Amino acid sequence: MSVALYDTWSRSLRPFTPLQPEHVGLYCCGPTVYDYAHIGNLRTYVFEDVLRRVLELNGYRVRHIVNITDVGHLVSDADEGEDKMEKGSRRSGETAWSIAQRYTAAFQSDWRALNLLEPAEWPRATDHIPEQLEFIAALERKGYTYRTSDGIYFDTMKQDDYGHLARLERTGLQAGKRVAMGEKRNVSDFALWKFSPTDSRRQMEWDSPWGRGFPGWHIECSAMSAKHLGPWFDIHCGGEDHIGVHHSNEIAQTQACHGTRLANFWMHGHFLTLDDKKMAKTEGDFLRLQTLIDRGFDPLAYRYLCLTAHYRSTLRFTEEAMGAAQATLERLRNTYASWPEGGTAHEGFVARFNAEVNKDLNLPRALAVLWELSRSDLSAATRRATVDHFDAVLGLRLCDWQADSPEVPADVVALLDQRRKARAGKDWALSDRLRDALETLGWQVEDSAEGQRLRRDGSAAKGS
Ligand SMILES: Nc1ncnc2c1ncn2[C@@H]1O[C@H](COP(=O)(O)OP(=O)(O)OP(=O)(O)O)[C@@H](O)[C@H]1O
Ligand SMILES: [Zn+2]
Repeated sequence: MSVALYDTWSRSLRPFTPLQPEHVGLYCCGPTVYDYAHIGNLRTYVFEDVLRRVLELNGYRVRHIVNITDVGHLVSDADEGEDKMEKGSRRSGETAWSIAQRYTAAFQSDWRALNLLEPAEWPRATDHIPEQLEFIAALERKGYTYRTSDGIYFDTMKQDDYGHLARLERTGLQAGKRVAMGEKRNVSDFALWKFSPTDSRRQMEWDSPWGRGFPGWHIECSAMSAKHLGPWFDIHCGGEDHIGVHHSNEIAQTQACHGTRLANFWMHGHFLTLDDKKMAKTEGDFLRLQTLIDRGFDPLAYRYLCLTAHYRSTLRFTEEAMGAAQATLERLRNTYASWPEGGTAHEGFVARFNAEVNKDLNLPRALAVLWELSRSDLSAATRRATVDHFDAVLGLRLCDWQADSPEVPADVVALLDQRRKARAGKDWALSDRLRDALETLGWQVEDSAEGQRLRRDGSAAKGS
């Protein structure tokens, strides 16, 4: 089998070959833990999880690193404004340290609810201050830095190909007339170390050879990826918003320090949008995974929704699309659960599925193969064994969906969906009427933290 992946660096689909046989180093920019993650952020992590699963399907052992940004990510990409952590602290009255702890735990809980595979490490920026200081010192020794009254900056004009990842034009990078430059020499220069204000103390600050302060955002990823994967590894991922600034700057630093562009492949997930705008924490009304759960959706239905769009196309979120994903997942679970174990995966379908996922993670096409299999006249046991193979990539936990009852008919699924919507809208009277209707058809419904659980009269409950 061979895998082809779209590389943002070359703007092309390239056959994937690991730098070391059978091993893949994968670094994914993690969350800034000043608030809950929104489902846009989580879309990017689902894409990265699918990438990892596809690599594992091809026999690679993946060392997956996801950092936790708990200091230094400023409100503005131009290195102005506040640190998001300190801002979060003032908003809630909690310390920046306890905010970081709380939102890291919340993020990891979303991670597990979406059945994302556990990374090898979750390195935190605040646990890697010595590595970042050493990195900045090396850049200083090589002549890439300069000092202003508020920090130590990287001089991007020292590199001929600065911004190649984003195809930035050098002319566009010269000191803009309208961009607030402060004392920066070039508009694209960025902070490596920021000094604490002289008149007040920050909650997160450290001594350094240049003065007390805190690291800039980009340096953490260059320093932590080098520590955990080495300065030249296989794949670096993030959302498409990182191409222009964060990843361009990671590359500039690492090229200056180690002479590499960090990763052989650069891959970027496209946005999830709401009302045609990028979902963003700064937009205020973002949706969390918990919001979806409170509205009666299963987190894995959100995962299913992500799989229906290619990672390099925008996914427009709507409640209707989410409802359709939930209904489809329920249909898949119930159909799967009605098939007996003991079969052998069908080679032809396995080969077709693998070919789709190996072609730059074409999950929408891979799902089409799954539904074709489901409707095929292959034996039910064969279909089940084949879907088990698919689910190693899809990550929908289908085999946890134990059935001890026959397939749930479509009208029951439809009633269940209406009842979920009624409950989300707090229409308890309608919810009760729908429960009665289900009972008339011979199905008991119970409400649990994971949603409605369905039971055929006289059998054990199953989730829905
Ligand atoms: N709407 C979105 N759709 C898909 N991925 C996104 C979206 N917004 C951010 N991401 C990605 O989510 C990951 C985590 O981002 P991070 O926590 O740094 O976001 P943030 O900058 O704090 O939040 P925001 O951009 O929402 O204000 C990154 O890979 C980022 O590119
Ligand atoms: Zn990063």
